[in-house]
Amino acid sequence: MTASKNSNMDLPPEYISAANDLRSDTFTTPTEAMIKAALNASVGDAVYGEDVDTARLEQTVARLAGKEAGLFCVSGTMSNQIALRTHLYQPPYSILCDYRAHVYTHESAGLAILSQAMVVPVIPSNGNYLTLEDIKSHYVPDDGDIHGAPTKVLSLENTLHGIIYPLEELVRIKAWCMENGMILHCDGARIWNAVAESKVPLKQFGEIFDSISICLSKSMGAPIGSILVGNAKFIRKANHFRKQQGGGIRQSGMISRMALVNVDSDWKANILKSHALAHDLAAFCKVNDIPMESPTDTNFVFIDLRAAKMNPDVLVKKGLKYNVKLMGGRISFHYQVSTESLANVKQALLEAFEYAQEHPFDQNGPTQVYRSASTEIDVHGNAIQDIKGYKY
Ligand SMILES: Cc1ncc(COP(=O)(O)O)c(C=O)c1O
Ligand SMILES: C[C@H](O)[C@H](N)C(=O)O
Repeated sequence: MTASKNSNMDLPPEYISAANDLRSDTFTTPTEAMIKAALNASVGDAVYGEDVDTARLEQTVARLAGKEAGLFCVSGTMSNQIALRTHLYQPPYSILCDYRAHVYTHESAGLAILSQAMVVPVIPSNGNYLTLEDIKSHYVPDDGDIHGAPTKVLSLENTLHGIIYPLEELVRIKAWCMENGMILHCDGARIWNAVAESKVPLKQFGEIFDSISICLSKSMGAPIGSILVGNAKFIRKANHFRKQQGGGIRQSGMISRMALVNVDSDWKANILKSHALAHDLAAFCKVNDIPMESPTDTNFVFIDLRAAKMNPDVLVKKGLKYNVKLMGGRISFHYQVSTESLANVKQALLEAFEYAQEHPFDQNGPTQVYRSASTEIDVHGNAIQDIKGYKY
């Protein structure tokens, strides 16, 4: 009996399939093709740059983005944080981003701790994405005023909340950055989605941004990681910060080979399938007057829980009733979600919305777009929080 079979452990239930997991596109599971590919992966030590498949993955993604070099990071968080740290030199300085940006809201204060940076979080005046006017009216100029922390980097997200950043706006922002010596970073956790839907080549976004963090573990379906792309000098220094942060990966050939399976495939078709499901759900919401927070450009439907007076825990429990996993108002689609799950989430959403009509819920705390599974369903998949008087 191996230790792992020891019965007195508190192990999570086996995770079988992401077909009904609409909590996030991070739940995609490795395919059989990926696992088979891993069996034939190179086995060099990537810290010394000696692993063929890791180098192949880095150079493949860098080339797609039109950048000189790429760096395989274990996560999008690491990729973003070492990118921003690499762009920054002499504090005091600040990074300007959307107030919803993952680098600001969901990377455990990395900007404050690793980069010692002030953040200038900005609410987009159009409600969807920052315009050049939003940026110009909030950035901190480096004009010698010793009260401020001059803004050195703009960190934009594409997509953010599933919204595609309009290329023409990025072009305007880029021109202003060039005139004002400002660096542009892109959190491209879902840039594959933006490329597939907008048909703007990744290389064109690469011409706008000095660096892009490109996630492999979301809509691209890889089990692990992100590729940070940029010029060779920047990537060399980012590699230094990656090592410092404990991100040096030894024999990463296996996970690189797994990622290459989808990167080398018709990934756009896969991604557009997931977008079609999201667009279908958005149309369903419109027909049933279920309010949404933002346009459904790509793979996310954001239910406006406040406007709907919907208790997120009721929505999660309705999801369990109809065998779909949810974690709040963001409903995520990825290429492994089944059409049956689309039908089921419509049922769950409709019942939660009807329940809210009779039992309006006032969200008096912050709206948590993402909530870790532990806050609503336990390791055995049962909803933790009972809601007074709530019956299935
Ligand atoms: C927009 C965005 N950026 C970055 C990340 C960080 O990626 P990871 O979870 O791999 O650290 C995420 C989360 O998946 C994300 O949603
Ligand atoms: C928020 C969480 O870190 C992950 N980025 C997600 O989108 O689910």
